[in-house]
Amino acid sequence: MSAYLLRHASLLGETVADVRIADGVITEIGTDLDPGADTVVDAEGLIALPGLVDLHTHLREPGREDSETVETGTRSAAAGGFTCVHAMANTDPVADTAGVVEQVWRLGREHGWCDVAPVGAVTVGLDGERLAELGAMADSAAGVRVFSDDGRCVSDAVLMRRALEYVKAFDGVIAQHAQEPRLTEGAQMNEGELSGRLGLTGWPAVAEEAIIARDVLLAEHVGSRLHVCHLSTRGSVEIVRWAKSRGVDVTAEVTPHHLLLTDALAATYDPRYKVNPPLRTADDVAALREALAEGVIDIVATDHAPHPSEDKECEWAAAAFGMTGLETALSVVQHTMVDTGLLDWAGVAERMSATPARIGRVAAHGRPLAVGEPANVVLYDPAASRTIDPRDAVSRSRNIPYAGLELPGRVVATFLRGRPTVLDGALVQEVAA
Ligand SMILES: NC(=O)N[C@@H](CC(=O)O)C(=O)O
Ligand SMILES: [Zn+2]
Ligand SMILES: [Zn+2]
Repeated sequence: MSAYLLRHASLLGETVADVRIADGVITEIGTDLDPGADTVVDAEGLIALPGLVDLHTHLREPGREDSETVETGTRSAAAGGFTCVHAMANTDPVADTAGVVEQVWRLGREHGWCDVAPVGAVTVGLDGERLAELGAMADSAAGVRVFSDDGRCVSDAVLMRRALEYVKAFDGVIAQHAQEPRLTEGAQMNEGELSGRLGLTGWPAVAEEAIIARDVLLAEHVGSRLHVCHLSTRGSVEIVRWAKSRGVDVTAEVTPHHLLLTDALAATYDPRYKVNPPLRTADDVAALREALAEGVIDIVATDHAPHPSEDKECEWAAAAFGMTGLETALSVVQHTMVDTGLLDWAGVAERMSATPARIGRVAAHGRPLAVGEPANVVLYDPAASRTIDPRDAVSRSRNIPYAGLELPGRVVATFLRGRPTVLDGALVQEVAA
């Protein structure tokens, strides 16, 4: 394996140094290092961050390879600076057995442009009726630690309680898609004045908040670890803040799109803006940004949800929920959090690498940029900018909500255990091992 010298990189946007990468690890950090035979990467003006970790990616394999595969989804992830993604369980078949999670894990090992940590379903077939074989998935080669019925809510309180209790034995976490099903029947967008005007059935904030309130109380009652997926309202922030103040072991994520976009976009009736949970109000967006800066919301997770054009290029009510996000996550976070002064790059590294790695228990990721650590590193140019064109997508799907928007930043290089997956801003073709 070749060795690399990243010259004049700005580590977490703080100190400028040279970083030597060899044999999969960071071997040296210093000034004016001798390149010797190493490949020199000019990192002048670039920020070096630990490889990003996504706790919430839909890779769609097995079953929906027309929208994404482990190979195309992880390629998209590498292009976005990620070195590890958690693959959600709502595949076909559902990842609810040791066999399916091992299949996804193996696909990641064989075709992954980044590490793939499979998420296991909480209930059989995501049907919300019987607990899946959580222990068998944890004990499998995939070593599952995150369990989620994402796409659906574990709405039965008894099942949720049992799941929370059960995963304690192997240090697991339940990642809840908080959506009270009865309150959201037929829901199409955020419930508010605009949904009434557009004639689309509303998805009220309370449908999310009621489940989060219930779940933090359950997690407290049984002393378990809870993670809240794609938090989207000011009220949800207040509930998580309250739970944390009581010492409940709860973490929460926000997506890039909920940090940037609002429900006003539904007025276009363009299904690119249809997502679950729905885009909310400008006031919610402000609350989410503040909560992420404060640490009430722990992490950014993409909820990358690729869909083929036939499921998106149709009328709003018939379209699938979801948008892609891996390739633009860091740019949207720069735009909404860094350029606004809410967060520095060290804060970004914590929220997009160290903390998601800790929640998902992926030990080789989210490590500090330090000698002896695995060389999972991204080099990012914050001064670059680009106009988003869905035709440039690395993902197999093009349901990106930022078409035509100018976003800052560019991933210049991504290293996965010392091997570049991206160099000079382009994917390294022969990388997938
Ligand atoms: N976010 C979405 O709108 N869609 C996700 C499911 C989910 O994350 O709930 C999907 O699988 O397409
Ligand atoms: Zn979800
Ligand atoms: Zn999701």
